[in-house]
Amino acid sequence: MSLPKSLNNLGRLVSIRCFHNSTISRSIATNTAVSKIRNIGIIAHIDAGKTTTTERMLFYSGVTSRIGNVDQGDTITDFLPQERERGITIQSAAVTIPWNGYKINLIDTPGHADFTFEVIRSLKVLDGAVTILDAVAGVESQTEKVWRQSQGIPKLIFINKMDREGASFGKTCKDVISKLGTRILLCNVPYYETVPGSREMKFSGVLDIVDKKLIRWDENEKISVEEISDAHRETVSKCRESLVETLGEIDEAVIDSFFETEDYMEVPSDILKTAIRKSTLQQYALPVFCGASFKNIGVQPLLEAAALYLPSPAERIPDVSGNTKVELVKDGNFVINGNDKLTVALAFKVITDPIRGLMVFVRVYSGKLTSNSTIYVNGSPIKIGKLLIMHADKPEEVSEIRAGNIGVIVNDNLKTGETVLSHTQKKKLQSKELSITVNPIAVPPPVFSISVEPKTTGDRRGVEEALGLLMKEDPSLKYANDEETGQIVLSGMGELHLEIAVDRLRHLKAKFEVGRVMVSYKETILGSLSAEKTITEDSNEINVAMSMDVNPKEAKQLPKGRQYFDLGDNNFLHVAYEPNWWENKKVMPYQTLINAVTSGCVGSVQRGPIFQLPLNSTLISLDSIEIPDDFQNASRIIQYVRMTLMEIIKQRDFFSVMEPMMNVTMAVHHEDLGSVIQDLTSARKGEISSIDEDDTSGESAIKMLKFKEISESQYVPKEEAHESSVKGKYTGLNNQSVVHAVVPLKEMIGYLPSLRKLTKGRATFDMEFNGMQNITRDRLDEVEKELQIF
Ligand SMILES: Nc1nc2c(ncn2[C@@H]2O[C@H](COP(=O)(O)OP(=O)(O)OP(=O)(O)O)[C@@H](O)[C@H]2O)c(=O)[nH]1
Repeated sequence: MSLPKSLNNLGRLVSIRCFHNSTISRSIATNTAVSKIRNIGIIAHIDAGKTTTTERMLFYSGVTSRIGNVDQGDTITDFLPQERERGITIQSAAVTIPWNGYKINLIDTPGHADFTFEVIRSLKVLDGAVTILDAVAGVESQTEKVWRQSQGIPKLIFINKMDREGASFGKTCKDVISKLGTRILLCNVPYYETVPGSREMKFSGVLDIVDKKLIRWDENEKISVEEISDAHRETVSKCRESLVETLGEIDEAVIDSFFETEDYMEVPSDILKTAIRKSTLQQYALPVFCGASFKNIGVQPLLEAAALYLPSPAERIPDVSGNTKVELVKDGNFVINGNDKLTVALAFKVITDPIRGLMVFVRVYSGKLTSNSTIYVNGSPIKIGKLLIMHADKPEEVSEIRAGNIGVIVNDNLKTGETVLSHTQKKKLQSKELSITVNPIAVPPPVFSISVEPKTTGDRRGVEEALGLLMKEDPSLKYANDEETGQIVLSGMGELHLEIAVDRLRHLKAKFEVGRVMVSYKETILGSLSAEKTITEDSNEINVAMSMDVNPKEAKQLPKGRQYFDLGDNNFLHVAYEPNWWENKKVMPYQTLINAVTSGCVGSVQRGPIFQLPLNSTLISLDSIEIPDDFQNASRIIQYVRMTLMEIIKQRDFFSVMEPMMNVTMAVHHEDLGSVIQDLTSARKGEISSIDEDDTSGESAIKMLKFKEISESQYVPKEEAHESSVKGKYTGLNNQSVVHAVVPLKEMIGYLPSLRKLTKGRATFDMEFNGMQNITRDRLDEVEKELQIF
């Protein structure tokens, strides 16, 4: 049988993986044209099967010679001991997969909400993504969140776990249309066959709609490609009809080709493929595939689709800030401000390697990074040595990393989120060039804290060094030193995030005791206070006047027409002087003054007056400062600013305690709705924002969707064969209501087991930071008790 070109690739694969050949990956790492590079991510809800799918991709592309298993803790991408113990992804792993002349740089991101920042920073460097769904659970809350975060990134959809009892391809497709609000393009649909000697149906392959073939996998994962039988012809034809109708909206070639024969089965697959690619890049409608990664079914067509349909680096414009002009020149190289000698890259991830030290993952947007050269970070030159390309956890040394590629710089001085600049001919960069930055990755505020106490005074240094290292890897972790108590407070995004951080600190051989995990309370000002201080020192008289006010919730709501300096934790500084005015005063340079005042303020906002917690949401003003003309001592200014602010902060009665509030989204079975709402509103002091209705048939759910008309026009095949076994099992669009509420984070600690108990494991929930809110006076005692235990 002669196979269509793409399916020949599938056949070819079986032999590629048999002779695991490192030269395949080696040559592909350095020589691939940009049009054949794919920087893509895998995103999904926790446990949808991202790691399992990645392991199969590595195996079928010949990178690995055996399949790693999440449940046995021997996967390639989850290589941290903490990941293998728990069977979850914590760090995004970046691996390079060669596929039929393409180089797929793939990032497997964590699904757990505590590691959202890992997802956000990976999204920054991705050109496309594969969204993996569990065919039993449908679109889950975390998927909706990541979908929102990845807006603008072209995606494919892979409906995984089709082998599970209760799996429903059709219902999951409807869930995609309704919850993710997108049109879909069914590229393959499930194929079932009867288990010999029983009436049971087994998922064993896919009907390839575009190439009109049946792809089957036998028990030994051998692929066979067969003609479509008469029994499946109608399904394929109907799916093709829907494809042609949808694609015809954006590509006339599809319609023209259809009118030649007026037969949907006769539209050539090449024309469909070109239109599917166009549609994916424009995010008009997204291709859908299905499989069961654990059973090794459906992964090769998915890889093929990632190569065919997702964008190359040349098709995504880099997010560079300032007055920059970004132009695409040949070979996918973007030229910034007309300067074709400039290399611009983003450090998006840092990991500690016990042998190599800090490995900094970078995405290069323009020019090329060269080993043993000078790079510029934050305006300062840094000498770098080796450059690497990672094949899962195995590095390959390379002499350069060109535009469009992801690679690794081995260097201890870089942090996640920093822009890396260099001259392609190793020359010095000018100040204008040094001001170019790739827009930074916004770090969400940490909402949980834990106290970390070095075992002995001698252990303190080791603990701080280990913390410093963790912080370079993960900027969503923060730590603060309490000078008075000697305690170190480590803050992160969730209980699991901190648990893993503490575990990692221990692996770094730090010796310490930890306290209980608690939410990160803050203190804030309730009104407006001011203070003026005159200090006489060595016959110098210095007068500082400052005020503190409540800060509007967001920086953009701050009064306009003034310059503000961000002090962190939603605290801002306003200085009453303009640079021009200050220049006339013949005193210390304006920038020196600003740096000193900012440092003084940053130090002061670390301790509020009630429980010595960091301040949040304050607006500090330097109203006036009088210093003698020849006064140049900036460190004294820092001290005077702190003394003045101390006068304000000690007025305890004008301050209050704040706690983090969360936006909670829950999918709850109708039967459990009453008890869940009761628990949320009374025991957990939450406020319900809205309750959206879903329905078992999927029809009423779709009615309430903004994509109603789309879902009605999209054909989804009926799963007759599977219907009997799915009854009552599919949990996606199944008798569910979606509850949105705002709840104090404190009340959500350990919520999952209690929700499971309340709903017999039927409900799922997800939460996101909403903001800080003042707690009522009557709860101060409660918080005080909590802080004492902490
Ligand atoms: N039945 C079945 N189970 C699967 C399939 N794919 C994955 N699993 C199982 O689902 C569980 C979760 O799989 P993972 O690959 O760790 O999922 P993940 O999305 O990477 O999870 P996180 O990284 O923790 O977010 C494991 O027990 C897998 O064995 C599948 O196709 N069918």
